[in-house]
Amino acid sequence: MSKRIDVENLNVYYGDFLAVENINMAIEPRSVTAFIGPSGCGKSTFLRTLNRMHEVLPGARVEGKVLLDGEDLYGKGVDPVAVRTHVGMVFQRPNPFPTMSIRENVLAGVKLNNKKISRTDADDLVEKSLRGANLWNEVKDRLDKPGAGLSGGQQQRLCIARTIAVKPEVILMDEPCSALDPISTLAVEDLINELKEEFTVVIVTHNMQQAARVSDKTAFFNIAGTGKPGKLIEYAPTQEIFNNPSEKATEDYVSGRFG
Ligand SMILES: Nc1ncnc2c1ncn2[C@@H]1O[C@H](COP(=O)(O)OP(=O)(O)OP(=O)(O)O)[C@@H](O)[C@H]1O
Repeated sequence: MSKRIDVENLNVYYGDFLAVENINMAIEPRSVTAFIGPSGCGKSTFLRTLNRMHEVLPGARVEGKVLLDGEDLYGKGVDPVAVRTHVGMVFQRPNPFPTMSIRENVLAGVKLNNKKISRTDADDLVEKSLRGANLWNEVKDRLDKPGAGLSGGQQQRLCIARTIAVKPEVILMDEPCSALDPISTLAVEDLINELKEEFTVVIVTHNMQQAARVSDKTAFFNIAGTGKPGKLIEYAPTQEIFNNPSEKATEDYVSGRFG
């Protein structure tokens, strides 16, 4: 089930360094939102606050709220591990467990959460997750072979299957195609389009065409200079950001004049 995200007055720190300042943003369920902006403006940092991955670094902390269907992920007594089952994450480099089989890779997250599951239910879940990740037909005859034996694009879709298997409501993707060739990139982009029927998807990308192809809304972030915090400059429907942005900095960035 897809959920909405409301970010309120969020500041994100590494120790004393304010990396991202005062973000307010509403992300609709069943949509794809792209984060774009020059290097160092805090896209990945902000993304990682949406499933409490930021705070795993010593000294890293946030101020403000991130509400998932109205419930604050940073509220008192909220378990960050539980948060990460609701808000899954796919990383830049495909990172399947290399010695595990394809099947075991899909089930890895479910097992980490200590969920007991029968063989039949596991088989169903493996098939459903791999179908959901557009990978089933390519791997159905070699489920017991190692995940490391797949191509980069297949590995990334395997990681997406692993994320889907724990039935999250939100999927965060940090430059999920940056290590992939153009054909695999298209396969993952097609998949992102399908994922939004069931999940809220947020993707960080350096590739403007990709943001334009896959997202419904785009958030442009910027920094005033080194050591300054990243800020959200403009957040609007993707068409508007690319064709008719309100801010000059957005226009300069999307037209390739800086960044
Ligand atoms: N582990 C860390 N410790 C301290 N500062 C960090 C850490 N990670 C990132 N930063 C700083 O936080 C700021 C934002 O970095 P972040 O990686 O979120 O930007 P980004 O927009 O995702 O960049 P890129 O597009 O290059 O990936 C930068 O100034 C960066 O140097």
